[in-house]
Amino acid sequence: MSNVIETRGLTRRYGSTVALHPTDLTLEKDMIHGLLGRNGAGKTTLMSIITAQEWPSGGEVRVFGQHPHENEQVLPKICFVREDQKYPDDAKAHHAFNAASQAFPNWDWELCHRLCEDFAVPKKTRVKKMSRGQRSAVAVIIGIASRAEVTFFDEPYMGLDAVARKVFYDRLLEDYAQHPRTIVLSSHLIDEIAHLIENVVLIDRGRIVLDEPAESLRDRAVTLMGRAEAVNEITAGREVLAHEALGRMVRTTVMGALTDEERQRVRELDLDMVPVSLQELVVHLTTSGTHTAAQTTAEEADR
Ligand SMILES: Nc1ncnc2c1ncn2[C@@H]1O[C@H](COP(=O)(O)OP(=O)(O)OP(=O)(O)O)[C@@H](O)[C@H]1O
Repeated sequence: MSNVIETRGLTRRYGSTVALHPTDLTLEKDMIHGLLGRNGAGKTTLMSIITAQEWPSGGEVRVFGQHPHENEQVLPKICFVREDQKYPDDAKAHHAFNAASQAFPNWDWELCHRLCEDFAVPKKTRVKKMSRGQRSAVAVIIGIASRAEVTFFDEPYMGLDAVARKVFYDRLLEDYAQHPRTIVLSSHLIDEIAHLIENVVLIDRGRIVLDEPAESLRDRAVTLMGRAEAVNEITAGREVLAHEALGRMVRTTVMGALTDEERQRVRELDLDMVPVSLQELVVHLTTSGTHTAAQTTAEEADR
């Protein structure tokens, strides 16, 4: 196992707002990491510092073992794709692709052209005049075709419709399978990207609250469906994440894995059992407490 990104005690303050509390994070090489969290949790801040687009207030970050800021050896290996990407006023898509092809040594023109067809990117329109979805398409094409060793996607696909998002997920996964690299995806559409993510990093109010392989999260909670009395027999005394009644039937999600005996009883009671969805788990882990990072003051951080 080798780590491509490491942060130690990384912090970021904006005036009295603590966007990032001291953060220790290591991200494994050649893996798709999901960076999840509520609005204002600190995702963009963390990604901006790791990709050297912002300076930290304290602590340190290393990418490929080196400080990324103003580092010409490291920066060509990092691609950061974000929704609010700025382009020069008169730039058309091919200008943006040309610039990217010069910035990223692994750039693949053939892949870029194929993706332009897939997303139906209008080549003659200035990027500034494109629809939000078309601009997002330009950004994700750069993210995929750059084949950068470390690629961050900060919700650049939010403007894409459902069909185009599926194209993005499929093409990203296909290309990743052939050219493994480290990818960090940040998204609010958690269930949509759940099948892509191999490792889940959850950030809440500037703190990492979960950093775990997606596979092991399956045992964190379980959803049972069936007759109310039968479901209650298994779920009694457990922490309930979600509960839904549909006539005499219920659908209840509880924390913790079931024992072998409980699984046997689930079969006897003829209940349906499914692993918890990533979205349900994330919602549960990030809804305790209602204050936002903006309300967390620098004084609190010093305590
Ligand atoms: N330039 C800035 N000046 C002041 N405060 C900022 C700045 N950038 C971010 N913040 C604050 O830092 C906190 C974290 O913001 P950040 O953009 O990193 O969150 P996020 O998780 O990416 O949110 P979202 O999902 O809404 O994009 C927020 O409270 C935000 O208001």
